[in-house]
Amino acid sequence: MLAIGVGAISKGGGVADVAVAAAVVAGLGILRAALDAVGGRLAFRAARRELSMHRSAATAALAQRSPLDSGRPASGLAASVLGEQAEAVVPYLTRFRPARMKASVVPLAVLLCILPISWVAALVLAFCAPLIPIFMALIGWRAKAASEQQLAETGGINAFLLDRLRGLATIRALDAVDTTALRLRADAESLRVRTMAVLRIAFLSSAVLEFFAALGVAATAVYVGFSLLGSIDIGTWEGRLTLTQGLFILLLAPAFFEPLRELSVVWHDRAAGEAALAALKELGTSQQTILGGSDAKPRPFVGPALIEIEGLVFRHGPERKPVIDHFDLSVAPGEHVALWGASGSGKTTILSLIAGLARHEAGVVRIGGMPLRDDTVDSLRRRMAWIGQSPHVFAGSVMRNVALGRSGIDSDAVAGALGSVGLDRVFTPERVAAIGEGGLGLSGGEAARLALARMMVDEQADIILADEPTAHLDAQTASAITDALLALAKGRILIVATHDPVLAGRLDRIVRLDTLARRVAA
Ligand SMILES: Nc1ncnc2c1ncn2[C@@H]1O[C@H](COP(=O)(O)OP(=O)(O)OP(=O)(O)O)[C@@H](O)[C@H]1O
Repeated sequence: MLAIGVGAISKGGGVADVAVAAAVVAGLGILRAALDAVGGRLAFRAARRELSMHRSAATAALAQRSPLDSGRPASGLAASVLGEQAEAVVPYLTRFRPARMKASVVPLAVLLCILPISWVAALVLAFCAPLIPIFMALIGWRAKAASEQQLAETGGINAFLLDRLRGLATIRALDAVDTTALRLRADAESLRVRTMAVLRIAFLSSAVLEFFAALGVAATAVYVGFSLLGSIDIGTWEGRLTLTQGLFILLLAPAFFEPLRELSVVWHDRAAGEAALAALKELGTSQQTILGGSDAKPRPFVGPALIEIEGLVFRHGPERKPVIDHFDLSVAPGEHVALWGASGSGKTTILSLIAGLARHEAGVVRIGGMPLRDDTVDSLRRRMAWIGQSPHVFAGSVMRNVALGRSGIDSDAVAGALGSVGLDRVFTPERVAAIGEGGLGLSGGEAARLALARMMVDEQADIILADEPTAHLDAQTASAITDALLALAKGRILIVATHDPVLAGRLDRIVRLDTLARRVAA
């Protein structure tokens, strides 16, 4: 419309001719701005929705990874990928994807508008355009690799930092503060180098695009200029180029390169976004997953708790020797059993397999007559309670630490459980909110009692799996924990992995794990 307006002026047209063209240009400009604003908002909302979907899928997949999977990502790395790096997906979806679509449609449309007027102008633009994506793709490969290295470096430094912060007391005690600080400085320097590499590539891709875009517009302008001056009269389908046609081509030439320029501005979003999506996917990629999590409807578990294990085989990887090799065990309802064996004989592994925290290779685990499978494990797990070797104590109130968000557990139940394990003297009303991160402020024995209180409030559980509940405790505290555990386990199945002869001696039966054949000896 601008070209038509200017053409009309050059032919001595009146104000009315120019006014119509100006009004249409203004109207289209306003419409474009409004559509851009609405489109941007919609794209942002859709991108946030998609990011939430990716995050929850990655979190769910991460939760499905077995605790026996030694390839589980460090907590700091997982937190960094899920929290910080995943945000790179939003610019990728809101800026790069629309820009890529624009870059594949708009130049073609511009070319189709110019072609009927001048085939030479169309040819010049069509020649310059492919050079841009070719060079951008070449640079893009480097950008993606650099971006992935930067993400890995960020995740690594986060994991290192979190790990060392957790172990600060140990680092201080071993006088390793300087070494740790040096390593952190080296990591930070390496991250700086990788970030600069990504930025360098981003600047390079912009420079390449600007160069070819300027070349294309300049070549078109030279052709149009000489045509209008009458020095060139080829390139049109008929006659010579008019002022309106020449102006039309000149105004459209930058619009031809505009989407490609936009694409180059957001080019590094692609590298960061794709690297973040790959990192999210990687979080949940594991060979060792826990049972369950399938879409199958959980089958209710109604039978009496009776555990039968036949021919159980488990190994940590296809190339590794079995840790558990044809293991058999039968535990009657209400029976208390100690799993006894040398360190590394597979006690924790057996407890994990009973709880479905890893997939066994062969054999069967039946609980109440129901085989442990993906579709049964959820309801079977509801009847189990677990005390790990080092129960995690969360920073926060005792109430929340004991209830753990489970429904139907009120403060009376928590107070009752604390009383039963002898913690009511520790958690007086004045000390109630004093638990720090990782159980800071609690002794080892108090943390073990807290773990017992967590089980005690779960009345559904009639199978208790305990992994060395008295480890690292003095004889007196161990004896108190044993008393509390046995009182809690009355009438329920209790399977304890232990090295503690006093605890094992107080149970109904000791199952010895033969480290050579991994068979039950007694
Ligand atoms: N994630 C893992 N990846 C590879 N091997 C593992 C993994 N976890 C344990 N193992 C190996 O499996 C074997 C059994 O380990 P498990 O923890 O079950 O033994 P345990 O009898 O409970 O030992 P402890 O009494 O010292 O706790 C050990 O040889 C151990 O090295």
